[in-house]
Amino acid sequence: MTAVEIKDLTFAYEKDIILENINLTVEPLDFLAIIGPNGGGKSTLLKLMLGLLKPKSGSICVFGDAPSKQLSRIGYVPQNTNVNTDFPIKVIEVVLMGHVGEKRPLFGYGKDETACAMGALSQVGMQDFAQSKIGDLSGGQRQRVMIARALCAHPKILMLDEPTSSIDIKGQKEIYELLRELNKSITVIVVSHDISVILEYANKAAHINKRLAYHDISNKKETFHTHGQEDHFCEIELLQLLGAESCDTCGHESSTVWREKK
Ligand SMILES: Nc1ncnc2c1ncn2[C@@H]1O[C@H](COP(=O)(O)OP(=O)(O)OP(=O)(O)O)[C@@H](O)[C@H]1O
Repeated sequence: MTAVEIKDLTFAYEKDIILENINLTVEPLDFLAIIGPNGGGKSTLLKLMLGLLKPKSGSICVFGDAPSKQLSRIGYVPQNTNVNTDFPIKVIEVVLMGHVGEKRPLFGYGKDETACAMGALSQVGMQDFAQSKIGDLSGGQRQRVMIARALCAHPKILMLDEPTSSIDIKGQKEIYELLRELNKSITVIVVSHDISVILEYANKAAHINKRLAYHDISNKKETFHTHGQEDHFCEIELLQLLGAESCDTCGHESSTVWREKK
């Protein structure tokens, strides 16, 4: 069964059409990158997949059902997760919040939930920080904790909105390596501005700017290449697909070296 199936979807907040005639299929264990310009509708599409917004027309199914009926199978890491870093809350407590609707925090969490939260922290390599204050962590570590929180409910799909914004380059790579690892058992959908990084990890890319241009990029050797010694990533094929003539940043002065598929 397909993980996400979107057919002829159109969406408007008020009168302005934000997404038009979107068709998209996400198979289990795909790693889909949703890219595109500011205001193009990326976050809106994610919210539609989460059932937080309803299409104006067309349909959207998650594992063959309405998104709102499949929430337990979706892990969501929102954009700029708003954790008050001054608030003295521990990492384990943040992760436990991922047990939505299972037990009211007022009555505390049971052993099972705590064990599950610790398991999720191990999955993201943060088990040693369980008792640390969330405010004492780096941006990258904090994002790992947010991913652990989303993993608490054992989702089949993990959706992340700009997971590496405001994280340094090393931290960004670590997050994507983590997502690559998680992708062995979970479908991953990531909204990102960072084309060059995300395309290294994704097997599908959807470029959203009101309309959707979809690309299967699973064969990276044939899809993307680098130039010269500096391993500069060239997005020329993507630019061509989107209607641009050439890659401004690299020109064609240096020899082309195909990037091996990882
Ligand atoms: N709640 C809302 N009410 C009305 N308009 C909205 C609302 N949320 C977003 N929009 C508008 O919808 C359009 C798409 O926004 P969206 O956040 O989906 O884009 P995006 O591609 O995720 O942008 P960014 O990369 O800047 O996060 C924008 O023009 C935005 O102003």
